[in-house]
Amino acid sequence: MKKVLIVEDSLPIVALHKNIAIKAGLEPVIAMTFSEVKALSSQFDDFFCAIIDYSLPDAPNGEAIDFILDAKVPSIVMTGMLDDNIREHILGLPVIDYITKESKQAFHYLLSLLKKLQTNNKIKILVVDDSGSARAYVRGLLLRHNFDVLLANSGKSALNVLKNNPDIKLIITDKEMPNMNGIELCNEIRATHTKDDVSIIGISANSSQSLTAKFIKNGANDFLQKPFCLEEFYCRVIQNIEYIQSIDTIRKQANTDYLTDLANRRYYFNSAQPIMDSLDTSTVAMMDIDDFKSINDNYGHDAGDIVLKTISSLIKLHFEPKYLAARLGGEEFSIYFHDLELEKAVNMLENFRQELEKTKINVGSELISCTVSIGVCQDKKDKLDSLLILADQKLYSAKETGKNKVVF
Ligand SMILES: Nc1nc2c(ncn2[C@@H]2O[C@H](COP(=O)(O)OP(=O)(O)OP(=O)(O)O)[C@@H](O)[C@H]2O)c(=O)[nH]1
Repeated sequence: MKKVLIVEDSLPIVALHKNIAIKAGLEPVIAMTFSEVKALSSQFDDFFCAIIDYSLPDAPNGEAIDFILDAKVPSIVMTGMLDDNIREHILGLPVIDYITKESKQAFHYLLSLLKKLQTNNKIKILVVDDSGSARAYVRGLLLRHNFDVLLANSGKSALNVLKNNPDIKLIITDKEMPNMNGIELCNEIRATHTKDDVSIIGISANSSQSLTAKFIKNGANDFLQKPFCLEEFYCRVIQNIEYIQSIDTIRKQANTDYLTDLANRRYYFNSAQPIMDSLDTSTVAMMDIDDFKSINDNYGHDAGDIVLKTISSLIKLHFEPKYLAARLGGEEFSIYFHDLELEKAVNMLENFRQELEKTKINVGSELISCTVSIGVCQDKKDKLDSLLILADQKLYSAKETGKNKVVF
């Protein structure tokens, strides 16, 4: 478990912070005075981050912050004071964030920040600017929040980086750049990526009021005027990332079967049909669990669910990510093999069938085994529906002739 250093002199707030740290999956270590902070300095390398109260009895003017930042521990500053000068001073330091203990909301924000700091390294952000120092500055700000930062010094290079990193979630682009400016870059990006795929924040030192609208009309999600306030920068970055993540979650929920995490029928049809349209022949398999009703009847519905999940995990292991597998509904699955000869698909399915037959599934009260029947066919049909009907006929024949077999 990663450790978080909590520097706070108020007992009720220490309790609150401890709770928040644990909720965020971190191990809290407490220092209630500057002396205690100093005593912990030999352990500073072990801390993932620190939450520091601005004012302590033996360090009333933020001395603990400077001490901890000097040791390069990423730090979040919490304060009860709303003094603008202090705020400006702290924001000038390389802190992760500055939170005023004004309301309950501040503690919700802290929890969310601690959680994000542990996962932001999986989020790619591309910074586009022709000025090396401007790129380095924005990169430094994003690294404080642990983001995975990519850089591009021109619009053309940005498009290349995006092509090689389709999982980029946010692009922060300067407006004034030679050859392709930030607005032109937005247009180029939007030709291939929607506002729901990747978020764009435009930045410019130009104070023209129409620039915000221009950026947004050309596909940007947001705009920042240089020089920007750090708090606003982080708020906008976080908000834009959260937007893309919400869309990703909604998409995943709409495309995935809740119980098994396999693709659902809708995603299967939407994804396989366009591939099928581009191919002369396709191979498809229909799979159905044998005597599944008796598993439910003998061991209960929960046991049936465990069997469905186990079979789905095995399907993923054998066929994904190369081929498309889905739970079409109930105890029925399908696999779409693009570009694979019938014989090879049958071999893969036969291997799967044999492994499942040998697998012991723990359904709580005991270990059980189960089998599947599979129908597979290769044809030149235009519609996936028609191909599935043919595979279903083979499946029917597998059921009629004893089950636990692949028929093609
Ligand atoms: N536990 C569980 N059972 C489900 C789910 N969806 C469908 N079923 C059950 O799947 C069973 C399907 O039964 P049948 O259509 O009679 O098929 P079968 O018993 O597998 O018989 P054969 O196909 O002939 O081998 C029914 O008992 C359904 O209630 C589910 O999500 N969870």
